[in-house]
Amino acid sequence: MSDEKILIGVIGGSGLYHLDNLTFVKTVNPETPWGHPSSPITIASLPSGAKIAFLARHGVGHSINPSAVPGRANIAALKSLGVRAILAFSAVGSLREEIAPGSFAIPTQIIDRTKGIRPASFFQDTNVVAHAMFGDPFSNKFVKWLEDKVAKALEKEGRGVKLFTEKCIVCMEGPQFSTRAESKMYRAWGGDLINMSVLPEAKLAREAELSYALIATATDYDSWRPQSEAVTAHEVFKTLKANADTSRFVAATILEELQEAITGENASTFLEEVGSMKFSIMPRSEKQNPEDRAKLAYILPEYFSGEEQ
Ligand SMILES: CSC[C@H]1O[C@H](OP(=O)(O)O)[C@H](O)[C@@H]1O
Ligand SMILES: Nc1ncnc2[nH]cnc12
Repeated sequence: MSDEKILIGVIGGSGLYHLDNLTFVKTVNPETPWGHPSSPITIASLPSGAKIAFLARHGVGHSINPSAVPGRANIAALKSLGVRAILAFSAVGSLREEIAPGSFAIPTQIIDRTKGIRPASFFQDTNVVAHAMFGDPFSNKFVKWLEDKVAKALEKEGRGVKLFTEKCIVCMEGPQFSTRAESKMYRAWGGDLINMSVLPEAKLAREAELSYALIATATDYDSWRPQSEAVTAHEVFKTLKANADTSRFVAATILEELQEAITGENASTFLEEVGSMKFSIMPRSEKQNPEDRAKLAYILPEYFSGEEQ
């Protein structure tokens, strides 16, 4: 591996297991203190020659269920390559009539309905305490930038895919889908979309000071519509391929500009998470364990690689 930093990470979800419309360079499989990522990471090059890193969240053969995705290894592995911004894709259910299957959405809020069985913090099982800011779970500036670029890319594609913005996504545990009662409850709570994987991914990206945004691709109406069948995996598969094709088109269209945005003169305002953990790590109340510090230095070298402070 050369020292060249790869600044953009793309995480593909159900149906999006590769970005084969970009030029393949190689695969890498970093071992992190939290183990290996879901699958070897593909390094691909953009027309300008800049490289991006692509990771299939459930493994290339979709063999990892949502509760078992190694979120910490995935985020840590991407950060170890130099990644600063993660563009994640996810197949989601729609909780709103207007968000028809085949639509794309960029959420700005999350409701957590995972069940505490997924390791959700790099600080878990260490004696270092940190409380990351998470009021805005996605990176505001990245999201705003993305809304405009994705809208233009969808227009360019010309298949009539609609884009919805400022939506709230519910992240449930799974692997079973929701009951009709739950689906209706999520609507009453203000949920617009539902998936099983935006958490803890978004939380871990925040702890690692990475910018993170999600492109949610609707595959079904979940189970809230009284006259319709409740969602099944079969239903989801019907839209998965078309959504994946459009996702690849969107990625290829916007990644070059994203590379420019995060290397250009306004990069520091764009990458607003850098430095954010400084005020989240609690001043030491107990002696920090050197092994914990070494582990945490893998994702936050600025705070943990030096002598204990
Ligand atoms: C195949 S339906 C349920 C499955 O699809 C979504 O995966 P991803 O977010 O990785 O695209 C959802 O979150 C569930 O994991
Ligand atoms: N209805 C649904 N519920 C949870 N995750 C999903 N992914 C795609 N559709 C979904």
